[in-house]
Amino acid sequence: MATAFTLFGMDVVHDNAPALPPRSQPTTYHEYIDFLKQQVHSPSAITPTLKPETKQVRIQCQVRARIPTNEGGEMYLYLYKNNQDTKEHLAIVYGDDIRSKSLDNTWKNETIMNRIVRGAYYGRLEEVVTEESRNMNLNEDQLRYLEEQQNKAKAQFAQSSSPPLVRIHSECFTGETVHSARCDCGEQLDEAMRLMQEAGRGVMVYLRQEGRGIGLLEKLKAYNLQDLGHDTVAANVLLKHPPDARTYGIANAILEDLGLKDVMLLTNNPDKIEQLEAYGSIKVVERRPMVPRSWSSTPASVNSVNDLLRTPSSSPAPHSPLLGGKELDKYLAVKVRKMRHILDVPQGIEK
Ligand SMILES: Nc1nc2c(ncn2[C@@H]2O[C@H](COP(=O)(O)OP(=O)(O)OP(=O)(O)O)[C@@H](O)[C@H]2O)c(=O)[nH]1
Repeated sequence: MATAFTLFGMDVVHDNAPALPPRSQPTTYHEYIDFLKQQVHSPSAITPTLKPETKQVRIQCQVRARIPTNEGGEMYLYLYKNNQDTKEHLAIVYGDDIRSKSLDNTWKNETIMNRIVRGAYYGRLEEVVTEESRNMNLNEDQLRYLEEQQNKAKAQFAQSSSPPLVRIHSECFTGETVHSARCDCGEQLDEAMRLMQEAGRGVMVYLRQEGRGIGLLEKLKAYNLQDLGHDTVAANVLLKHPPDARTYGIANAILEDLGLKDVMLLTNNPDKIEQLEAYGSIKVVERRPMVPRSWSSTPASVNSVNDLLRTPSSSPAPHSPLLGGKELDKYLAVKVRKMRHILDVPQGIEK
C-alpha cells in the first residue's frame, strides 16, 4: 500500500511502507524515522513470510565445468538458467555422486561431443578424451569407444544417501570481491567451501540475489543511509524495499535438480530454512551454524526457532583474513535482533 507524506518539504510516496495509521502522518524526517523504527521492530513487519514466485519455477543446468583451486581442492561449477529472471545462478558441487538431472538428460540432436562440451560427461575427461577428440574430429569407432567409457563411468556413480552439507548463499560483491568489512559474506563463502571440501561432499547454491535481493545499486545507496546512522534493515525500508527481498524457489529447484532430498543447511537464517521447507521437496534435517570468526569464541547459540533448527557447535577455522570491527558487529547484531538470525551476540556488543 502506498503511503504519502511530506519530508523536508517534498512529497514522498513510499510504495512498500506499511499503512500509516490515520492522523499520525509523520511530518519531519525524525518522525518518519521513528515511525519506521516502530515498523521494523514490530514482528509483523520483519517476520519473513513465504514470498512465492509468480509462476512455477523451471530451471535447467546449461553447463558444468571442473574448477581446480590451489587451496580449496577441486569442485564442479554448474550454471543454471531459469524462467524467473535472466541471471546465471550457480551451484558449486563437491563430490562426484551429486549430478544434475537436467544436465545429464539427452538434449535433442546432440552428439557425444556436444555433451562433453557442456559437461554432461562422467569421470575425468583427460582419461577418456584422445587427441582426435580434442580437435573434435572423431570417427565412428572413437565415438563408440567414448560412449562405452561414459556408460561404464556412469554405472559407478550411484548417489550416496547421506544428507550433504548445503549452503544457499546470496551474492555479495562488496563482501566477496572487494573484502568489505561491513559484512561477513566473503568469510561465510570461504568457510562453507572449506567445510564442503573437508567433508568431500556438498553443494553451494550461489544465488545472484545481491543485497538481499535489492541489487548492488540499491545496496550501495543503503550503505550511504547506514553511514548516516541507519541500520541495514531501516536503510532498506527507507529505500522502499523490504528488509529482505529474497526468495528461494530457484535454490529449491536447483537442489531438486541435483537429486537432493535431505540436507544439512549451513546458515544462521531461519527464513532460509522456513522458505526452503515450504516448497515441500527438500527437508533440512540439520542446521549447521555459520559463526563469524570474530564472534567465534562465543559458544554456538541454543536459541532455536523450532526443533528443526538444531545448533551443533562449530568453530570456523582460519581461512580468509579475520574480519571484524564495529560495522561488522552492528551488521551481525541487527541480523540477530531484527531478522531472527540464530547467533549469540558476544558480551559488550550492543544487541
Ligand atoms: N540490503 C543489504 N544487503 C546486504 C547488506 N550487507 C550484505 N548484504 C547482502 O546480504 C546477503 C547475505 O546473504 P547470505 O550470507 O546468503 O545470507 P544471510 O541472510 O546472511 O544468512 P546466512 O545463511 O546466515 O549467511 C547478500 O546478498 C549481501 O549482498 C546491507 O547492508 N544491505
